[in-house]
Amino acid sequence: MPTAPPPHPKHRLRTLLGQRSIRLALLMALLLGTLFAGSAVYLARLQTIDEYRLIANNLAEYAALRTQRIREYTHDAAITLEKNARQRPCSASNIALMRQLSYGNDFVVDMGYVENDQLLCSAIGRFAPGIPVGKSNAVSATGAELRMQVALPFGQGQRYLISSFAGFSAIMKATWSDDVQGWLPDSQVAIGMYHPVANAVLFSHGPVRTDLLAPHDPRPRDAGNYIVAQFPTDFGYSGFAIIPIQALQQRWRSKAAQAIPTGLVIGLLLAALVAWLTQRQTSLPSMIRHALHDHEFHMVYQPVVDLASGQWVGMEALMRWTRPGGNSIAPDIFIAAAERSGQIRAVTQWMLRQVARETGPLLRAYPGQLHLAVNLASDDLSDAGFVEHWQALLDEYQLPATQLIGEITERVFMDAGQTGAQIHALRNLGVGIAIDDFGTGYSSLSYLAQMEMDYLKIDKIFVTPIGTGAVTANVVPHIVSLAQSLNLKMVAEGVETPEQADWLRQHGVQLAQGWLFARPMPIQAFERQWRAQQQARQPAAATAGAAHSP
Ligand SMILES: Nc1nc2c(ncn2[C@@H]2O[C@H](COP(=O)(O)O[C@H]3[C@@H](O)[C@H](n4cnc5c(=O)[nH]c(N)nc54)O[C@@H]3COP(=O)(O)O)[C@@H](O)[C@H]2O)c(=O)[nH]1
Repeated sequence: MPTAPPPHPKHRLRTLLGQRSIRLALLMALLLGTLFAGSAVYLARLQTIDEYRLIANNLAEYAALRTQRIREYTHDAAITLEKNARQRPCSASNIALMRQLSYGNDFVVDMGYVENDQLLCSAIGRFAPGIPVGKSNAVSATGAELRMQVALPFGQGQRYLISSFAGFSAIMKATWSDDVQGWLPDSQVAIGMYHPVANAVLFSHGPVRTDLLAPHDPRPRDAGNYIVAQFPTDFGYSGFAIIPIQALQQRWRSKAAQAIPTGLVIGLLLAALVAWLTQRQTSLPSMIRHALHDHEFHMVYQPVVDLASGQWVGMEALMRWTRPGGNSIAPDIFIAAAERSGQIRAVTQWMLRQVARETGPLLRAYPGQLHLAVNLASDDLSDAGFVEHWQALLDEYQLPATQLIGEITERVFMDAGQTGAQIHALRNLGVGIAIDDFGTGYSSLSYLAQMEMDYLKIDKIFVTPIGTGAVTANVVPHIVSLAQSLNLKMVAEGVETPEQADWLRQHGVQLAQGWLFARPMPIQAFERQWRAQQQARQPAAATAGAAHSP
């Protein structure tokens, strides 16, 4: 009979599931957290490099545009000087114009006139002899000459770029001044203008690695520990920017520092999700669903003994669940879980079919001598199709309904209207009804009187104290007299000692089950012992009745 569920197995199972989920969640949190934090650092680095590739590209473009502007200015200035010269390039008026053209300009430091590789005059005045400026490094298609890295006496160690058109020249510092600095994300970044034919740098700012520059490669690229971008112009030079990866480290580290906590939080959330899903997967309702599908349940049968004769007269079908690993889950736990999760109907349906298949031959062979009791839950009886299903099963397995007993618990009384009708219908089929775990639930005498019943099962908690002097032992006589007054047959449960059996017999209890007589066993064992008993009692009849071989 359903006694109060023993706490230990349930507790053990919950603890087992709980610990497993917690361990799994912690492991997942650690793994996912590390994975996300690692990915966050890695992504922060990639993102920073990508960002800096774009910055490099923009800087290279800026260098090209700036040079374009210089080029246009110096070309126009040279034309102006040429027009004004009237065969006298170093005339006073031209020198004055040179002064005017170089004054206030942020990149041209001086204007002058070059002939035979000598600077003959500039905004400063005439030079006699002229200042040598060296051979031109490159000549453009339009005839513009370029002299790079030129040292001039008034330059105080500076190097200059001289761009000349028809000798009229713009003199510029080869290093870009500090105004560029404001544009750069780091002091390690180099920016400038590259002349691919001369393989030389025209202007630059920052530490330039000329070996990293290629003649024409407009794509930003990674060259060892540098990001290099070049922006080609239609006049053949290219603006460039070189960013050492080292310069990014500070930035991506701070990005990673922001990303790590986010990564950890996401990792933890994912771990919680995984743990929740795992918990769901390993939850009892989910396990029961799989157990039904994978045939993990089986039935055992506990003999019901006639106390007067000591003979077996019936059996109670009890369900067992052995998990694939060999662990068992106690019926108190999985039946309660199936009831809570609304799976009890499916469990009962499985149980009824299994029981009909296993016990059908024996019941048919011993009509009127052997009964079978099955446990029903309150949900089963509130299922409108339950009695029809039962009838169909009886027909399919040709089971005599009169040999069957449905054990219902006191909880069924909670919905007396619906269940009363079902109980009535079952009794009409010939099925006997027993009230199980009597005295442990919500029994009310008025319900008991209303319900159509045949048996009352005295729960183990009232049987155990018999003969011990415990106060609860005094309850049994009352249950017995109640059952007698309602004309119910009694089955005592959990009989473990001969003293209990004697007391029950002497007080008019007709039937009993318990370890004193036999523990629940598989149908084959039950049938073997049953036949042996029959043989001992009526050898001839038993031979005739041995219709079912295990
Ligand atoms: N709805 C369904 N409920 C079922 C089904 N199968 C079992 N159950 C219910 O689970 C509860 C526990 O059952 P179980 O662990 O099988 O325990 C039964 C007996 O094995 C046990 N028993 C019998 N004799 C003794 C004894 O001498 N000592 C002792 N300590 N235990 C004994 O008692 C339980 C009897 O069950 P019941 O008669 O049903 O009360 C229990 O509530 C079952 O009802 C199922 O298929 N469907």
